Amino acid sequence: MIPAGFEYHRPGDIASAIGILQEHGDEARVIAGGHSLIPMMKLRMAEMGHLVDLQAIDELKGVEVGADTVKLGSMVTQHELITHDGLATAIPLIREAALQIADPQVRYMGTVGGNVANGDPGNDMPGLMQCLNATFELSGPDGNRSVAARDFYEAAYFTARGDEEILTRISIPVPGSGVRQAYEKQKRKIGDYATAAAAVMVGNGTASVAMTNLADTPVWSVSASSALAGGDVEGCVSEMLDAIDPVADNRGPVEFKKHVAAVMLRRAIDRAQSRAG
Ligand SMILES: Cc1cc2nc3c(=O)[nH]c(=O)nc-3n(C[C@H](O)[C@H](O)[C@H](O)COP(=O)(O)OP(=O)(O)OC[C@H]3O[C@@H](n4cnc5c(N)ncnc54)[C@H](O)[C@@H]3O)c2cc1C
Repeated sequence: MIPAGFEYHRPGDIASAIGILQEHGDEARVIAGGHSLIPMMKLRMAEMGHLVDLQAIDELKGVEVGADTVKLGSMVTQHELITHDGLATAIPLIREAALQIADPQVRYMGTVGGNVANGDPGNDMPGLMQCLNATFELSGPDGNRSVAARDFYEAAYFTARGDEEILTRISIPVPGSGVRQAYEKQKRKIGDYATAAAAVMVGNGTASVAMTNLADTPVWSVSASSALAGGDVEGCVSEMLDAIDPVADNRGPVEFKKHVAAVMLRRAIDRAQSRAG
């Protein structure tokens, strides 16, 4: 459980961090909160010669709550997502989902950027960001670009981010005032990753539904979302069950996971709809 040796870099701005990634290529990786990467390094499932720590880069920090858009710096911690009052008012779903991640110790260090950039299908934030129709802002040697969260995930641990790009910011449209939200997660024990989790927004004739840890990427389903927008809850559940593709593992066999997925989705829809709009 001791990682292989590496050289540690602590740049003070985004341009310098990208420069180090360019210089060392495959040998370099950025580190944010370290709560996914360090365990992988200790297990020798990830090994790199250069770690580029993003902690000293102020440009990557801060929560901005505007009338129409929320912007989260990639280095915002899960703890900050929970304790930021303006954010909790603008998009309560983010706080609700962040409270379901791991435990307070992990949440003090784990960042929103690390959670979405990692491409781990078990992470809660990717599905959440797809439900919210977030956009990921990336900076790399060729400049800046934006990728929709719904287009970002390609396979487990594979995303649209290039090796020399850094996720800098996440932009999220503020849902309309009549849009109600809920996050439901089933896990084996406190602090665990999801067996199945559902993020739901519904109201004003619109809906958006995404699920976590039921395929090798998060699953946002346009047909499940359309069914719910039209008031057809069972149609939404049925469309989502067609969209997910769980595999049997130590969280249970496929049929059990599909059952839990349907229960989580119905619960999230019920809870969202029962909230004042
Ligand atoms: C015991 C335990 C339980 C956990 N349970 C959950 C859970 O229930 N739900 C959940 O969602 N997560 C869970 N996690 C994971 C935790 O939330 C991680 O902190 C998070 O997923 C990764 O964030 P990080 O800042 O620690 O990223 P790091 O570990 O530093 O990095 C993760 C990966 O993302 C890359 N990366 C990080 N930041 C950037 C960036 N800005 N640009 C480009 N690439 C970047 C890194 O190179 C690395 O490959 C758990 C972790 C532990 C240790």
